[in-house]
Amino acid sequence: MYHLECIECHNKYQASEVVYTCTCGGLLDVIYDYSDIQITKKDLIGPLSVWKYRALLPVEREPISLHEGGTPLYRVDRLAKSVGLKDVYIKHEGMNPTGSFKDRGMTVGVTKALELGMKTVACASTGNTSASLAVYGARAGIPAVVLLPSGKVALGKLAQALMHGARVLSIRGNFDDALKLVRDLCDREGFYLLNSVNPYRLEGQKTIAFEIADQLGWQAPDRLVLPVGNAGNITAIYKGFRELKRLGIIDSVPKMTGIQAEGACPVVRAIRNNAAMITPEGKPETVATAIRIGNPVNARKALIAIIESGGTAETVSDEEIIRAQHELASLEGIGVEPASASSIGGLRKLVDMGAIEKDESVVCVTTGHLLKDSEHVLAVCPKPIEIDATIEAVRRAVFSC
Ligand SMILES: Cc1ncc(COP(=O)(O)O)c(C=O)c1O
Ligand SMILES: N[C@@H](CCOP(=O)(O)O)C(=O)O
Repeated sequence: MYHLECIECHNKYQASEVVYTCTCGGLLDVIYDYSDIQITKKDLIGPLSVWKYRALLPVEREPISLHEGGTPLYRVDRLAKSVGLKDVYIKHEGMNPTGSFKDRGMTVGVTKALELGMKTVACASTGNTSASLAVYGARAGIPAVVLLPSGKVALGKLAQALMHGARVLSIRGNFDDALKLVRDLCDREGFYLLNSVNPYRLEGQKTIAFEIADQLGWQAPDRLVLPVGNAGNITAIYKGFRELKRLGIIDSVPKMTGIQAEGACPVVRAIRNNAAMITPEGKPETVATAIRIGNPVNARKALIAIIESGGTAETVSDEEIIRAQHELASLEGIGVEPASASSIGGLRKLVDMGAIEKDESVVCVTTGHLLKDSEHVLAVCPKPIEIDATIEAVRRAVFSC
C-alpha cells in the first residue's frame, strides 16, 4: 500500500490520481505503509536489476522493461590515489540500456503510465530523459512527445529520441523554458508527464541506492557524490538509502554531496547561503549540457537531502569537468559524459578543500555514457594522426612523441 504525500503540507493523494505537485505547490513523495513491507537481506539475494526491489516499487502490473539497473560498481584505486583517498567506487549508470540512469525512472514511470490508463507520455529534456522516454515509450507501444532546448542537446541523445520514434520538438529556449511548456502541454492534453517532478519516476531512480548498498554487502558508503541538474536523482537516491535504513537493512545513510557546474549552480548557492529555497538562474551555461539547468524542479527535495544527511554541494568549472572526464577515462577505463565527470571533479575539489576526510568511503555516481556526447569528445581530444599506408610511416608515427 502506498499514497502520494506533499513534502511541505503533508496533504495526501491517492495512488490512482494523476497528480504531480500538491495544491500548495509542494513536491510529492511516494509513501509506503512500511509496516506492510517485510523484507530482509535474505529476500534480496540474486542478480541486480531495478525490478529485484519490486517490494519497494509502486507498480502492480507487469513492468515495461529492457533490463535496466544492474550497473557495475567499480573500485577505482588509481583514481582514489590521485585524489588522495583510499576507498573510492564508481557506480556507472552509463551502463543502463539507453546509456543513462534515466532508464531506472522510465521503466517505473512508463509502466505507471499504462497502469493509470495514460495514452501519451511527454517530457522536457537536456537529452537523456528524452532518449529514455522515447525508448520506453516504444517498448510500451505508446507515443512519446519530447521538448528539447534547440542546439543544446548532445547528438547521441538526439539520435536516440529520433530513431525510437518520439515526436521531437526543438524549442527556442533553454531546458527550464521547455519544462514549463511541457507541464502546460500535459495539463491541457492529458499527456503523462515523465520528468522528475513525477514522484513515480523517482521511485525507479532510488534503486541506485539499493544496488550500491547491495554491492557493498548491505552497507552504505560514508558519502555519495553526484552531479545535480534538475535535482531529482540526488533526492531519489537519498530516499532509497533512508528506506533501507528504516527497514533495518543498513545502519546509516551517506552524506549526499551534489556537484553543479559553475555556470548553473542554484543549489550550491542556496547551500552556501543557508537558504531554504534556490534563486533560479536565468541563463545557465556549461559544457555539461545535461546539467545546464537554472531552475531545478526538485530543488526543495535536494536541499533537504543534502542538509539532513550532513552532505554538501560544490561547483566545478568546465575545465575541471573536462580534466576529470579525461582522468577517469585514461586512469580507470571508464567513459562518461561531461555531466557525469563533474562528480569526479567535485570529489577532487572537496578533498583539496579538506571538506572530505581522507578515510571516508566514497561512491561517485557517473550518470551517463561517454558515447552520448561524442562531438564534445572530438572537440577536446587530439585528432587521429593521418599517415601513408606504409609500415615506415606507421612506425614513425608510433614512436615519435
Ligand atoms: C548525464 C546526466 N547527469 C546528471 C543529470 C542530473 O540529474 P538530475 O537532474 O536528477 O539532478 C542529468 C540530467 O538530469 C544527466 O542527464
Ligand atoms: N538531464 C535531464 C534534465 C531533465 O531532468 P528530469 O530528471 O527532470 O527528467 C535530461 O536528461 O533531460
